[in-house]
Amino acid sequence: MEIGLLGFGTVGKGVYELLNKNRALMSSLLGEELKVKKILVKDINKHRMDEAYPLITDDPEEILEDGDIRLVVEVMGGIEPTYTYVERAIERSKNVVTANKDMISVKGSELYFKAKENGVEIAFEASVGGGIPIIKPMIDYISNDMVYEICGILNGTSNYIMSRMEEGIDYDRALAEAREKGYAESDPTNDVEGFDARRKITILSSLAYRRKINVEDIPARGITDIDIGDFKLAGLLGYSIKPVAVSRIAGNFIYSMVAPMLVERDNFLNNVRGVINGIKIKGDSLGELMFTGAGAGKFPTATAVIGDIMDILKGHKVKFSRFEDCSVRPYSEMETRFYVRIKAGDSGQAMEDISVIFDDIRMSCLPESSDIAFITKRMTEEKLRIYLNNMGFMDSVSSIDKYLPVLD
Ligand SMILES: NC(=O)C1=CN([C@@H]2O[C@H](COP(=O)(O)OP(=O)(O)OC[C@H]3O[C@@H](n4cnc5c(N)ncnc54)[C@H](OP(=O)(O)O)[C@@H]3O)[C@@H](O)[C@H]2O)C=CC1
Ligand SMILES: N[C@@H](CC=O)C(=O)O
Ligand code: NA
Repeated sequence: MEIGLLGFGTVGKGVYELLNKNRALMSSLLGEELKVKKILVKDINKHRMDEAYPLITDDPEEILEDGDIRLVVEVMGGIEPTYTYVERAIERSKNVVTANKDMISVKGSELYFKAKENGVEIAFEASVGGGIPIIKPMIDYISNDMVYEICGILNGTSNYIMSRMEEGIDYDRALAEAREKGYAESDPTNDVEGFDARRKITILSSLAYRRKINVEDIPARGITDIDIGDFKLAGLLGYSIKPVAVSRIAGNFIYSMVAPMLVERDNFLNNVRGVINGIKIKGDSLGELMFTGAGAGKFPTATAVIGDIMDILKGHKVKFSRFEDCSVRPYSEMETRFYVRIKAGDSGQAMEDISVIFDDIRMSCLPESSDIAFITKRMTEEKLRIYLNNMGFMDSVSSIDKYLPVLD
């Protein structure tokens, strides 16, 4: 089987190297050899591995118009020109395997039906959770249950950065490390602002609830305003802070959000550190299912891509009906507890005043600083804002710095 590779960056190289390394194993499992015939890149002049060099092209037609290439692996990223290339590959009856959540979260359904019309498959296991098998279980096994909640850490870069910050490393250094290790997107804004996790929770939620979800309806908050002080304050209260994506279905509403959230020490996500992703799925009949593993990185992601290739070659077919419309609401419209961080003019007085407004709260403060944090009781974000507005009138409070949801 001859394969065309669109993209030869972190994941593309991983796929190429693993296909070579495990050639004999794959041939024995599939009964045929997998061979990369051509590789599309953007910059033909970039230095490449010698062995792959003769396969490199910057002309997509060399792959899209090659009748011998029956499977295209798309690991370029972005929506255009990628979508056009993938659409053309499908129209030429080529199967497609992609790691591209940007494209799948917006165009996944269109591409799926186009693939069906043309008698081919499109598979996208690597688009969520990197190397964790989550898409296939969701489609093949979990979909027979009424899944009502999905919650997890879906971005390796932001989890890596936050884990390093919890160890005392500053944000810029942690981001540089994540880029160096190949975890971050070409524009890491997508990782640190929560956009990447928003695409992934959109894909998982669409599959689980069988609903059409507009990715931009899900509120996304990034990790860029979290500092080492937050980890210390949250730690004193018995929590860590994690980049969480969550969605829950209730009737025809989907409540969803991506945000840094406080997570209790005994929550399964507390031990999900570094580039590892963790996903918890709750279903009516199955109860709770947990998945963990490398959410990004060259070889874990390449493994998911190659898993899809093998699945297609073994004749596995995916079947969906059209998804229903739904309405997406911010998750914070449901009641939750919040972490609130303030700066006090007079710490002792501020703590006293705050406990009058919010009864039944736990507080922490950083030694020799005016930073105070506390966890509220359960309320909606709208209600919290009213409380915070009242706090703004207190002489003992200099500023309200931030609030974050607590994951229950
Ligand atoms: N990195 C990871 O851990 C993971 C990545 N993904 C997804 O996998 C995909 C690839 O990611 P990654 O390998 O990290 O990305 P990279 O930025 O490392 O590589 C992208 C590759 O695509 C090529 N490319 C980009 N645009 C074009 C274009 N317009 N025409 C031709 N070639 C192009 C680049 O060419 P050139 O080499 O010339 O620059 C490069 O070879 C993305 O969708 C990403 O979201 C999914 C899971 C994990
Ligand atoms: N940039 C992404 C890569 C995998 O999807 C991440 O950090 O999770
Ligand atoms: Na995956």
